[in-house]
Amino acid sequence: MSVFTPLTHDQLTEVLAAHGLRLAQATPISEGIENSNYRIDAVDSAGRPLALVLTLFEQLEAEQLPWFCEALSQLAATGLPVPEPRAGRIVQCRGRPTVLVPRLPGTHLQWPDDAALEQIGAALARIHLSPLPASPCPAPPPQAQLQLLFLHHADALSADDQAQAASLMQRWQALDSPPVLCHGDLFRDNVLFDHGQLSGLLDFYNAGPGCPLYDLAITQNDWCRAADNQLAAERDAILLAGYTAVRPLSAEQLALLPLARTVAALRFWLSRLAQPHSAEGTLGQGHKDPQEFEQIYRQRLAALG
Ligand SMILES: Nc1ncnc2c1ncn2[C@@H]1O[C@H](COP(=O)(O)OP(=O)(O)O)[C@@H](O)[C@H]1O
Ligand SMILES: N[C@@H](CCOP(=O)(O)O)C(=O)O
Repeated sequence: MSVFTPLTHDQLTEVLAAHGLRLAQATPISEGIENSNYRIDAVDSAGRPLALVLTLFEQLEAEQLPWFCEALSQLAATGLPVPEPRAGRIVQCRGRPTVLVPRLPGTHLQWPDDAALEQIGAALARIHLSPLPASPCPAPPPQAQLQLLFLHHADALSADDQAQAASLMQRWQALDSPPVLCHGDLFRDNVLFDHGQLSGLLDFYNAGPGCPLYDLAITQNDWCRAADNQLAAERDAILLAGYTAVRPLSAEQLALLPLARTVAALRFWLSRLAQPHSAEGTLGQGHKDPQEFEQIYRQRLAALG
């Protein structure tokens, strides 16, 4: 499970008390590789049970979080099933900021069916149509993350791969598009489905203003794979149909998706190469395989022709 900063029962009790809640039970969550998460059962002052998730942020600082809380509130106001932090309260614990969010129902889909693909396409389009918080994004937004990863970690690639990737990055960065709210990491393990209905869009902490095609490409690379990780054309067509029914794309925009998918794959190859080795005491997943995204990058690159 991924808990990088373990919290004791007393520490969890204190965080819950700061929210006016009593801790009933806490279980470390096994998924995720960025923050520490606990599944929490709590009781409010009226004795009502609450199902929550506690996130302790390993990288983001407390002063960066209000932007993400505002984005989540605005998304929730549009009716999307996002975990809006409780009353925007940020509580420090072990020197790190934490938030409490409602625990949304459902499970992650390993092999989404057509209806799920259509729903995720439509949900992503609705995110892209949601308002951006008025204040500037306090953390690198999705495409700046790609640039920073390339700047600091491209030397982990072979000289040929570096040159190829640099030329793709140049082609991609030359393109311009008005920024929209992007999720930045809409993988299957950040989405919940309950009885066939989309029930949770999670982990907006890589979100920011950016190019919707790049965000769509991140989503396609994970959701529209065949068993060998090649892009599955039928799955892709269904996800795109869901997306464009809500937010139409021009023929010119659609033609840019193969390039977008290649740079999006490069981003996750680099971020997985850049992952710190799990520290002693880390519970759970903690790490994801860079070779998986190396393969996806090479496949998407080959498909570019
Ligand atoms: N609000 C929530 N409701 C239900 N499950 C959640 C919620 N938040 C997180 N989870 C579970 O915890 C896992 C890890 O959360 P995530 O935000 O992806 O961690 P990380 O910040 O490390 O990326 C998710 O894959 C999901 O299974
Ligand atoms: N989705 C990314 C990295 C972040 O993963 P998460 O499970 O912590 O959301 C990847 O697969 O590399």
